[in-house]
This record gives sequence, structure tokens and C-alpha cells, in this order.
Amino acid sequence: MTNISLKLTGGVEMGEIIQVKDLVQGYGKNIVIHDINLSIMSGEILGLIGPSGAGKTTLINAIMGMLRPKKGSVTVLGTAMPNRKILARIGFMAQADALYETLTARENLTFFGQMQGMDKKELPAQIDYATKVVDLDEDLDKHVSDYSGGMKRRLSLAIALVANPDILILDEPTVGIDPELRKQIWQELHRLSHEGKTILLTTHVMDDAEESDSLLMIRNGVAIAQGRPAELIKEFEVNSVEEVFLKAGREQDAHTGNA
Ligand SMILES: Nc1ncnc2c1ncn2[C@@H]1O[C@H](COP(=O)(O)OP(=O)(O)OP(=O)(O)O)[C@@H](O)[C@H]1O
Repeated sequence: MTNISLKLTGGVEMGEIIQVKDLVQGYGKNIVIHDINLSIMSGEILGLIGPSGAGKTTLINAIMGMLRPKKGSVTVLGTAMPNRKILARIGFMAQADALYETLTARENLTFFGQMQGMDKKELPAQIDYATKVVDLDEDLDKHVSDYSGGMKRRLSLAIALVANPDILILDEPTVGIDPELRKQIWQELHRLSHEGKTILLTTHVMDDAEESDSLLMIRNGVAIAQGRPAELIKEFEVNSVEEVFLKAGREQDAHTGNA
């Protein structure tokens, strides 16, 4: 355990839930994340935003403990990652769907729910809840092989939700999801955050960024802006989160001589 104090209130931990300190991460000799610092408090929704190849998935994989930090540290619920017990408390939606195609959606949800230690008696109600959030309740008994790409994304999100985890880590949860359902999913994410759940998601979409409580913008593996959307808009003297990103990118280029 680190020196971070976590208080228990009604079973939900309070305080700093995810902490990333001076993280350097990469593959072999290729460094793709440079000195990232990040703190996510309980009940906070943090949006990780950046262009393709910026290093979002790499950062998420480091937080999940799937990659060991090359330098710096990742702490989740006061425990250094990687850690199996902590992993069980995270609902994870990966960018590539990891589903059993020959099983039905219900069977997939049952399997992943049980893997996360869910009580068998609680599973039907949780499956019902999670599939309603993503609008798949009518298609629950279809084989995943008959699902469209968007339906598979939605099922992956339902799997992240099914075990009622304290922490949600979602890699591009809104890709392939229509605007109406996107709105419904955001309503649910806000409700979960009000319950004290901590949510980290990645996105390319500026609308998602505006829904987040706080943002970390990364470009070429470097944090170029960090803070609450409204504060960033003020700080960069622009009118939207998108303009913050563009201005911060230009400042990065000027700084590194790429301008
Ligand atoms: N398994 C891997 N082995 C080697 N290099 C990798 C691996 N995964 C990612 N990379 C490289 O690391 C960099 C960051 O990739 P990453 O997937 O983290 O970006 P991203 O921001 O999530 O992109 P996208 O939005 O397209 O998913 C890229 O240059 C990518 O080529």
C-alpha cells in the first residue's frame, strides 16, 4: 500500500483512485508515453483524448497493469499495478472486442460476469441492466457471430458494466454507436459517476471530451493539456475543447521545432 488514504463509505472508496506518476512506457526500445502524470478521484470521469497513435491505448494498458512501467509508477486503489485483485475491480472495455463469437450475448455476459466473481443469483438482474443500457436486450439470445460491429462494441460495454465494478476503463466506448444511444450511454456514465464510480475513457470525439469532468490531451505520447473542459477553454482563450486541442498542439509544435 502507498501513503494514499482511502476511506470507505457505503462500500465505495473515496479519494484518489488512479494515480500515474512520471510514467514512461513503450515497446522494446520505442518509447511512446513520455512522463505522464495523472490523478483520478472517485466519482470522476476522465477523458483521455488524442489522435490515432498518440498513446491512449498504451497508457490504458499500463494502468490496467498489462504493461509494466518502464519508468514511473501506476497506482490503482492505493496498490501498485500490475495486481490481479485490483484488476478484478475494474470493468474493462478493450478497443478490440474480445468476445466468444460462437456463444450468445447472454452466454458471453454470464461467462465474463462469473469470471469477475459475480454471484450467480445476482447475474440475471445485472445482465438485464447492462444490456438495457446498451440497447441489446432484444438481441440477447443471438449468437455474437450474427452481430454487427456496432452491436459487438455495445456488448463489450455491457460486459464492462455487468459485474458492477468500482472502476470503469473504456477504450473508445462510443465508436460505432449512433448519437441517440451515445446520449443514453453518457446518461448512464454520469449516473454511475454520481454513485461514486470512477471512469476513465479514451476518445477521438470532441463531444465525449465535453461530457467528461476532466481531460488529459495527449499528442505523440506527451500531455499537451490537462484539466476541466471549462477551465481549459478559459486558459487557452478559445471557445471549445476542440480549439484547446488544436492550440495546445500548435504550442507543442512550436516548442519542439515542428512548426
Ligand atoms: N504492441 C505494440 N508493439 C509495438 N508498438 C506498438 C504496440 N501497440 C502500439 N504501438 C505503437 O505505440 C504508439 C501508440 O499506440 P496506441 O495504440 O497506444 O495509440 P492510440 O492513441 O491508442 O491510437 P488509436 O486511437 O489509433 O487507438 C503507436 O506508434 C503504435 O504503433
